[in-house]
Amino acid sequence: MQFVSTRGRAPVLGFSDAVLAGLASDGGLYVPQSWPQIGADEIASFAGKSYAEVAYAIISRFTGDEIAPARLKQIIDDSYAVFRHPSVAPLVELAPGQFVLELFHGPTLAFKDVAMQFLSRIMDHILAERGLKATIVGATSGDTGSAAIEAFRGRDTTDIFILHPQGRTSPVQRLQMTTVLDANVHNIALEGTFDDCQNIVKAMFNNHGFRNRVRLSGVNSINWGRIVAQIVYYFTAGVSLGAPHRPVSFTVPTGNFGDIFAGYCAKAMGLPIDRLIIATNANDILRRTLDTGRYEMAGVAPTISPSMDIEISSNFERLLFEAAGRDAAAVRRMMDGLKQSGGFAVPDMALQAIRRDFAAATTDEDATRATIAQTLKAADYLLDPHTAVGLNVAQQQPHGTTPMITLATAHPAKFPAAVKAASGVDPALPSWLGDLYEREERLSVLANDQQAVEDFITARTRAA
Ligand SMILES: Cc1ncc(COP(=O)(O)O)c(C=O)c1O
Ligand SMILES: N[C@@H](CCOP(=O)(O)O)C(=O)O
Repeated sequence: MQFVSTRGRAPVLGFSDAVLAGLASDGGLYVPQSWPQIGADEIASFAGKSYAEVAYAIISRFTGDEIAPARLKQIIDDSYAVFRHPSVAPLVELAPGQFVLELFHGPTLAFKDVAMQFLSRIMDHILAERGLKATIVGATSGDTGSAAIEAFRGRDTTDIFILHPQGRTSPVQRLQMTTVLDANVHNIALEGTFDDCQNIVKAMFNNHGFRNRVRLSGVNSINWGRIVAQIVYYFTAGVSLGAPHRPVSFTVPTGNFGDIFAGYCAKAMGLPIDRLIIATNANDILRRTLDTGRYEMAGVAPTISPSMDIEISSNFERLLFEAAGRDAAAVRRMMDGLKQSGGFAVPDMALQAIRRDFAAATTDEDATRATIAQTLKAADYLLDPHTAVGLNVAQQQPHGTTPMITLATAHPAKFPAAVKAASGVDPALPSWLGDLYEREERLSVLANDQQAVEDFITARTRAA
């Protein structure tokens, strides 16, 4: 399996090199050259298989012969052994035809663990085989960072530098990152927004001298190694509800578009998905784009679902590439427009293709709080604010004939203040995080300045 850049000017790479590259050298994102197909019989055969077995069936389609089957199986088994639910990603029915897919049973209580546990092990394997060390960077609005730090802590092959927007994560999210004191972990609180963090990460990838000197790699969903692992739970959830014989629909709380793009990939590979619904909070650039055909930045507002406070939705570029018929020149034009004027028009043909596969809707702060309160009352189920955005949007949809699955992307205990204000319930952290507030913190505050971040990394990485 080979991977091509959405901007068409970077080398075509195999799986291992695409994972180590993170972002393509032309600034684009890697996507598979073609979509591997999983036939109806094979999808049906997933019923009754463990999560790790299904993960192997899907991920091995992308690794080809680059990773020996026994080694890949071991990496996948180890990745999902750390989850605290035997199904890894269980489905819960809240009302007839309305389900949530719980993706928060990993070590840091958010869906990011599902991919990050795999990514850290596969990267470690590739680097160790090549006798290399790498510098890992990531931008986070709270969840990617904690999952990445937990997954990469203590590894000899990597130093990890995570940029979070100072003061814009929940306290639990911050502490999950800053109380990890392993020598290879470095937390940067940036004076800016998540988009500023992500811009600096991308700019460091585009600074080829720096990139090569520190052997830069990334853990955001711009890295194909993240998306590939997120495709798996669409299949396991779909099969639990009758796929391939019955189509299913998904509503996905969306920010950087990685999670819902994994659903698009599952569909392209053969999973019968009826509707894919983008759920946004007040930062609704994606909903506006689907409505108007213009991607137009308007400024980020802080919300009670902070992990979705994002305006530069990186993986939307992967969708634009697909929807524009894999026309890399068209993608370059759109991305140039975004960089130069903060917006671009989606060409008509691409917009129509996007609207065929996706719908989008927004939930405001009051409706998010009301959804938390009502779901507790009606179903005795406590939602986190991100999942509440998703569920509210799912409930806004016309009643279809297919089951609707909302992705439950985080545990409510990550956002105790917002959950308590909405429901009166103070969600308890699990036992392994019980003393989180007492742990020692380590972080460095840096200005929103690429050079300052590069200097910080250069002084600390072991990969240079
Ligand atoms: C809890 C939670 N929900 C939803 C999202 C949005 O997911 P994505 O960025 O893949 O669209 C995030 C952040 O990515 C998150 O942390
Ligand atoms: N919400 C994310 C933002 C980064 O998303 P990613 O999936 O591209 O890593 C976070 O919690 O950090």
